[in-house]
Amino acid sequence: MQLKNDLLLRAALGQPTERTPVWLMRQAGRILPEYRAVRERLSGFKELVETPELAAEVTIQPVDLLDVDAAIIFSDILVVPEAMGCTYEMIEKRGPIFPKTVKTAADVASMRIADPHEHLGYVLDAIKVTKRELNGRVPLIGFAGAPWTIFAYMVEGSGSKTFSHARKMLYEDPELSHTLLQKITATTIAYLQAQVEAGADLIQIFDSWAGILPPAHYKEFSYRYISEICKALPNIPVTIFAKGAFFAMADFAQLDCQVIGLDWNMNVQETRQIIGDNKTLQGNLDPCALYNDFAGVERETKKMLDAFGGDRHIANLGHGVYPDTDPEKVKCFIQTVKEYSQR
Ligand SMILES: Cc1c2[nH]c(c1CCC(=O)O)Cc1[nH]c(c(CCC(=O)O)c1C)Cc1[nH]c(c(CCC(=O)O)c1C)Cc1[nH]c(c(C)c1CCC(=O)O)C2
Repeated sequence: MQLKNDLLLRAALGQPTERTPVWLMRQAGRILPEYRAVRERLSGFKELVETPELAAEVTIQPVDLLDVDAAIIFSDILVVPEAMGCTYEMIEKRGPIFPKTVKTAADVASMRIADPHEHLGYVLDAIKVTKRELNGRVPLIGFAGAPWTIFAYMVEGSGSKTFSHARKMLYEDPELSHTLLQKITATTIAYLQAQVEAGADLIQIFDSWAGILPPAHYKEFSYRYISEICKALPNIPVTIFAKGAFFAMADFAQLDCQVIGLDWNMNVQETRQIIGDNKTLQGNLDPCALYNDFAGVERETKKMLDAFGGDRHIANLGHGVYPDTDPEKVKCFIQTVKEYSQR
């Protein structure tokens, strides 16, 4: 199926574009009243994630309502640990909890390398339904968590400011840590390849907890597995978004990937220098900039666009949009990118 709007893919591959493409991390979600209406009819978050027709509906909402240049499949990075045998619960207003965590060698041994068709078929079905319903309007982004971020949740058992249990395991038992990371990596590679077969047009890897590791640990326990994943996806554009990993950018320049995501702490010019001209950069407006009045949103968005300078840029926030953001401000951000970046 020929895409009617392929700006995202051309920008990812470094081909010329008429303007800068724009989408938002977490665009499908609580900022939209239409999302909350679907969600309220259901038993919870998981029912939405696990019902392909509903997941497709909320995936497409931001395309209809916000006019973004890409859809991202509505799911969660935590479906991967669940497929491996570590189930999660999503607690309203608190976040994810894992009733059973991974602590011992026996726990690690009990985790399976999941077959995506057997254990994550609902995501693959959601991708197929979404592709059919999008009918080529915009590309569909597939995603997964980076192995380190998934490891952090499996060992910690919930979100955390420090993930100190997970980080402790890297010091106490590096070998066992690698065994678990290898299983997560194998599952993730098969899962992402299956997403591509199901119709995903670009893949994004979220390393949300990159920034809490010391650089040497990051290289040993996160970067090498991200690098393996990139090598396993040779025929599709890949974006690596590693929050807080400014110290790893020289390594990221060497990855077999097309796009690097920047959070709002990162200096755009410095990062461009380190990454070089062979990759596209994505980001990086502070999500809090959308709490400005409309004139402020426009001003901050233009400043951000000026910093990237147009070429090889995909406009986005520096992390997911905050749930209490006014959707009209999100639209203002999107329209400003579209008008101001016209070439
Ligand atoms: C760390 C992480 C998670 N999930 C994800 C990450 C990586 C990105 C990041 O760093 O933010 C990824 C994710 N989660 C969700 C998406 C949907 C697609 C999109 O970007 O629009 C994506 C890409 C839906 C979701 N995932 C979650 C929601 C909110 C739950 C709800 O709607 O009831 C949504 C829309 C829940 C979730 N899921 C997770 C947490 C910590 C939470 C609770 C915090 C929160 O509520 O925002 C884990």
